Amino acid sequence: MNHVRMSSHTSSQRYLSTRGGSYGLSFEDVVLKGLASDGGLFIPEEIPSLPQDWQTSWKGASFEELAYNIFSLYISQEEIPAEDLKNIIKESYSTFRAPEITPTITLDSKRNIHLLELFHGPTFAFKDVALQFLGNLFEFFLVRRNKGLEGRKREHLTVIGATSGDTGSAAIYGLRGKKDVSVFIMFPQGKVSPVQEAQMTTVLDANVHNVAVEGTFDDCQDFVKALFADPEMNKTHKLAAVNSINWARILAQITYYFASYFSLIKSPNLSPDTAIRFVVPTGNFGDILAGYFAKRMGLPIEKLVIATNENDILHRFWRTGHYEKNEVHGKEAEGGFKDDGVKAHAEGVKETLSPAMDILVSSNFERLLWFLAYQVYGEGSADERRKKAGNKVKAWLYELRRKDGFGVDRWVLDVAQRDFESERVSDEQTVKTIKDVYNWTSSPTHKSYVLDPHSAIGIAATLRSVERTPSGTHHVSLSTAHPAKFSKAVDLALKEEKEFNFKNVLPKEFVGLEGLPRRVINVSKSDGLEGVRKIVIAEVEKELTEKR
Ligand SMILES: Cc1ncc(COP(=O)(O)O)c(C=O)c1O
Ligand SMILES: N[C@@H](CCOP(=O)(O)O)C(=O)O
Repeated sequence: MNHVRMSSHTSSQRYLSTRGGSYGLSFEDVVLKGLASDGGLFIPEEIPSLPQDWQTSWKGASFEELAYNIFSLYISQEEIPAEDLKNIIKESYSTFRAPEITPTITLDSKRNIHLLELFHGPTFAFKDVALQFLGNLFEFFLVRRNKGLEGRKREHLTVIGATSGDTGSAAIYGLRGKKDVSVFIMFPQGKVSPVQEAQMTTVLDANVHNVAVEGTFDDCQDFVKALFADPEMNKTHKLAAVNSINWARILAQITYYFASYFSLIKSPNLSPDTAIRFVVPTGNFGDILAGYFAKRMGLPIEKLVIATNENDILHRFWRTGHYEKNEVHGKEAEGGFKDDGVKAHAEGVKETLSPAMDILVSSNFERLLWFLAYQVYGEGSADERRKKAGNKVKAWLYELRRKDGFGVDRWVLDVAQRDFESERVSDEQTVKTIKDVYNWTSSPTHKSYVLDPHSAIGIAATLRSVERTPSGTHHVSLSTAHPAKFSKAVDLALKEEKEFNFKNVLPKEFVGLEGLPRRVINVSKSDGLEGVRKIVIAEVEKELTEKR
């Protein structure tokens, strides 16, 4: 570590559930529980502010130092001593291929468009930033809890996750071979890319279990939530989450917004007052929620731009105030304003060229709803307001379950629109953007830039935002995955380009991957949740018996 000053906070941050059922929990509690017992998501009681001198004292910090500074605003030193936290962070980012961990590069200096590359971790997706950290965090807590214990007395974590492709492999790489942890990853059969499927199923460590579910990502996510809500399962197993329902996932992602900011303001034509927008390809709302926390902590982000694919529930919410799984035309929101003609797609999730974002209901949106409610329905003491916010979230989610949607009143939407804008990008526009960027970055001295389809959605949304913002505005678009993971969209966009050969974008780690032996358990529609439950119970028992 270099001379940069690090913050050292000892005050304890407490956590609560978005549905009001749990209060006063510690960081360790919420990381190991994943989901609150009332079905809600954990959030910190307060969003911490940055130290007054952060702009100077954090400037020049490495990624690891920034992570430490940020995490220690949320984790007290009594819970994780400073040296241990620094070691966990160091270990987590030692697996990355880029020295800056998440470099920010300039894609178009005239239009001030930058790309925050988040795919330099072991599985070539942004999830590694959080899941390398979470894997080491689980290990740290378990080693501490199991000290001196043997056999069945040792605490054993049963990690359950749902993936549309990237979380699965990042979680597996973060947890493979770890002691006292079994990991079960459910993915929608046939709906993840071939490389993503190979990345997951070729990991043969005894503690890794891939479960291919006949259904959609939302079905997998529902199974995860149902298992967490199952009292029997909770009696016999200590369940833990790797999806972004786990608070540590969001926390770890805050770092790169700061890293990108500091990387940008190094440039002489940027001042600390330059308007900076972050544009985020969005599905489960985890990545952009980390940006929201960064903004609320005090990072000067002018706006966060949500970029969805054709599964556009979030985009429709920001236009209409309705969070509806299906078509909302003609409806009015609670406050009496009409939708603006945004077209919803037909029922259910749509398969697109950006499969990792094929999500109908975004789990982390619940966390934002809590903060919106807290801001809007703000009377009484902080505790009374927290209770009110929890009740409001519960009521909205009840409507979502009962009627497949709910509307918020005008004030809530106004507050949401203060921090966020949204864009919806079609498959056609995604392909066109990959092609356009490939051509506009081509030069005799540089290789053309190849975007993956999710990152292309971010750039397509960025280009629209550039059109409506003053010319000095800088846009940082998050590049969430390596293009080699999504050959279908990349091929479609670039197969006609003379110089393009897909082999040239293939990292050596992917060569031959698809031919390796695999292990996967299939679950049919008729097996359903009960089938998954049986698999989890049987496989954990087998692991424990074989090991001891
Ligand atoms: C490549 C890629 N881009 C974007 C997203 C969307 O991120 P989030 O779900 O955090 O909104 C995902 C998956 O979640 C992803 O795997
Ligand atoms: N796109 C994700 C879906 C799961 O989202 P998460 O961020 O909540 O884990 C994936 O790749 O699996």
